[in-house]
Amino acid sequence: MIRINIPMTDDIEKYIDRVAYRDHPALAACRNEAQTRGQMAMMQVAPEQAAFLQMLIGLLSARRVLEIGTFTGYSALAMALSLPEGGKLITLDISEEYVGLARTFWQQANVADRIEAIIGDAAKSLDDLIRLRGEGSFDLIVIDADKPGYPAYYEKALRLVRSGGVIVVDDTLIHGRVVTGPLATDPDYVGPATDAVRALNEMIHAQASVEMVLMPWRDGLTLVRKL
Ligand SMILES: C[S@@+](CC[C@H](N)C(=O)[O-])C[C@H]1O[C@@H](n2cnc3c(N)ncnc32)[C@H](O)[C@@H]1O
Repeated sequence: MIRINIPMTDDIEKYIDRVAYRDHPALAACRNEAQTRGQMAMMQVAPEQAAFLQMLIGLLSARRVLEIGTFTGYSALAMALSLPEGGKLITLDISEEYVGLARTFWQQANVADRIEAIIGDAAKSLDDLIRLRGEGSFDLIVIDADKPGYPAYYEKALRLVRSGGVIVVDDTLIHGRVVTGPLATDPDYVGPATDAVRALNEMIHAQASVEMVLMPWRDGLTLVRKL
């Protein structure tokens, strides 16, 4: 098969940064802070993916958004900026430290009142949400946390999202490891992460109750629409 493969260069990256999305000072500040953490900056979704999440909120007329994996609050901030009046975003993370930092950016952008952060293991927080809020209570759910948890997070998210609502799953290619398997040079956590994401990709692909597409965008972004 003939494919168009554009190798990503610094110049193309700069071009994307100039014309692919519209920035916000608080989003830029949040990205800059993550850069001071070296490799951990990779945990944030890419700026144009954040813009895509913002567009999804508009397309779905989403008012109730759930995120699994806050880190320093970048994707949560982007989505909160796009929520309509009265809209709410709940974000789940296990780290009190990250969420504390995230709050400073949410406050800077005046959206802290639209965001509720729940600290704890996401599997338990999701069970609590199913019990307290009920099934079908979110328009949009973004999964971007520890990869071994993905299959369980997805199953719970599928209960929490409404019919016609969307689940976004980030990092569904694991740098191509879903095909090659972990390399000898990879750290230990890559093996379980790869197994979990592969299992989830197969599960979603086989599921007749959803419409799905895995977009080979950055590290892979899967969109699932509950029918
Ligand atoms: C990839 S980062 C999230 C990035 C964020 N969505 C963004 O774009 O800025 C993953 C987050 O998942 C959190 N995490 C890891 N294990 C978790 C667990 N068991 N429950 C909840 N959060 C967890 C980590 O603390 C980390 O902040």
